[in-house]
Amino acid sequence: MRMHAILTAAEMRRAEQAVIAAGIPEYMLMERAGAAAAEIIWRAGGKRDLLVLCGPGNNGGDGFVIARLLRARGVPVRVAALGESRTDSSMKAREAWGGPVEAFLDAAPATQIVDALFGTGLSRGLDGAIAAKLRALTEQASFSYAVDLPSGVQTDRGELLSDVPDMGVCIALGALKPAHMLQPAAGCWRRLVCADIGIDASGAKIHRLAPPQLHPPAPEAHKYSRGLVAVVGGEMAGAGLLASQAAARAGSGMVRHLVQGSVHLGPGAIVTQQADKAGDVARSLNDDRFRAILVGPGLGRGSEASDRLKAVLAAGHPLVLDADALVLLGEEGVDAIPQGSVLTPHEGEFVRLFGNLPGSKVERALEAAKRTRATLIYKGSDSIVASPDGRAVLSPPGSSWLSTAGTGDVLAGLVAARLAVTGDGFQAACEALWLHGEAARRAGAAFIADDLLAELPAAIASRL
Ligand SMILES: NC(=O)C1=CN([C@@H]2O[C@H](COP(=O)(O)OP(=O)(O)OC[C@H]3O[C@@H](n4cnc5c(N)ncnc54)[C@H](O)[C@@H]3O)[C@@H](O)[C@H]2O)[C@@H](O)CC1
Ligand SMILES: [K+]
Repeated sequence: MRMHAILTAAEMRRAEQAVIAAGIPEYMLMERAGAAAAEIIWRAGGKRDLLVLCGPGNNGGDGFVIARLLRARGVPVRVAALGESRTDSSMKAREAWGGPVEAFLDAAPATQIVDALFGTGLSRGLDGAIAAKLRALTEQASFSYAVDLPSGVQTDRGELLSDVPDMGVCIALGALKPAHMLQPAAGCWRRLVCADIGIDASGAKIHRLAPPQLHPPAPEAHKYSRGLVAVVGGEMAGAGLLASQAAARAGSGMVRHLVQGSVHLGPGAIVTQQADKAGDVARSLNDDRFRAILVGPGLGRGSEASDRLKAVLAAGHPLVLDADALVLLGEEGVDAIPQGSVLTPHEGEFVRLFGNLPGSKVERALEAAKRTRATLIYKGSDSIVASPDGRAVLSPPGSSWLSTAGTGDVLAGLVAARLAVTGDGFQAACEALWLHGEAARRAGAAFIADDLLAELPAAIASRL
């Protein structure tokens, strides 16, 4: 499966410059972009009447190319512009269109609308009257398309700098940009398409989460060779049990669930072991067959929990740190986190651990990974996997039904299992995040966290 590269606005400009330096004029790139977008619009909307809204820069230039090419296919096309075209290529594209250009604020509605006002060059929000007119025209249209990005979306951070209407299709040009994955921007369209225009994005450090290639156990595999996982629970056994079951179903050979107090019965496949005191935890973990230890779900936040966590940190095994473990580490300080761990904070836990870091969510995730020398899954509706070596993977918006208790425990269990199988924190985090999203997609609507467990075998089977 092809990994989709994600380029920031500056990286996109550099990639464009490299193509130009290799002898392809900028205007040819604009023609390619316009042709790719026109094809997508043609397939979706056919000969329905179309209004193209063009801004002053190269995004507007793309719009003029789209208008010209669809007119040539017999589509009734009108163009409305925000004043003059201000770049060489967009002036050329406007000249090639050669047809009438209406004033943007006076434009009448159409069945199809193309937003080619601003793309990666957006530097501030749209003026109020312009944003209001764009919303009105979009809402009156049956088909709407954003060229590269909806106007008003900040390319690198995914913020909305002004009001952005819901678009039908967003046509990313050349490569995806962070805003195509980050919220709230990524919630501004129903469908995202990336048009290839011959930009070389092979050096990209950021990619879109791709379906993983998984493997069945080797013929000679046994439960220990497949990876022994421990889930160190605490006060609330349910969370640890969810995580244990996810770990057991996601490829590890065996899961031991260390519980506090009376032994909580779960599926027979999970080995539940009573470990009341930190010393019991330390003794249980003194086994070099462990390939991954998960601590956090249901751990608790009191002094006993803190002692249990310390026993886990001292055990020297690869760690997945989640939930209460992250809260406790927020008090201890991130220096206590062993290098090479995988951390799975949501927004609140992230801020407790790292404070209010500057920059986009991607930059914050990468900075946190660098500081801790750990892999991070910075969770949310736009989850990010960040590696200390600077790689990041961005997940497209998943099922909003995941916003229910226990789904984080399932994810943490998945990470532990994949860490035990692969021995690679970054790969484990990516595989787990994909499996989690896929299980949710298969579970449909109104599921509870336990339902995700039943979907895991099919999710895994689909990637073997
Ligand atoms: N980078 C590439 O490889 C390619 C880029 N292309 C297009 O070029 C776009 C980028 O073009 P530009 O850099 O010219 O930028 P835009 O066309 O996005 O914006 C043009 C200019 O508008 C002004 N502006 C920004 N925000 C404004 C606001 N809120 N109100 C009023 N004026 C504002 C700025 O001076 C900005 O430079 C891309 O999004 C894409 O559509 C394509 O033509 C082909 C290849
Ligand atoms: K646009």
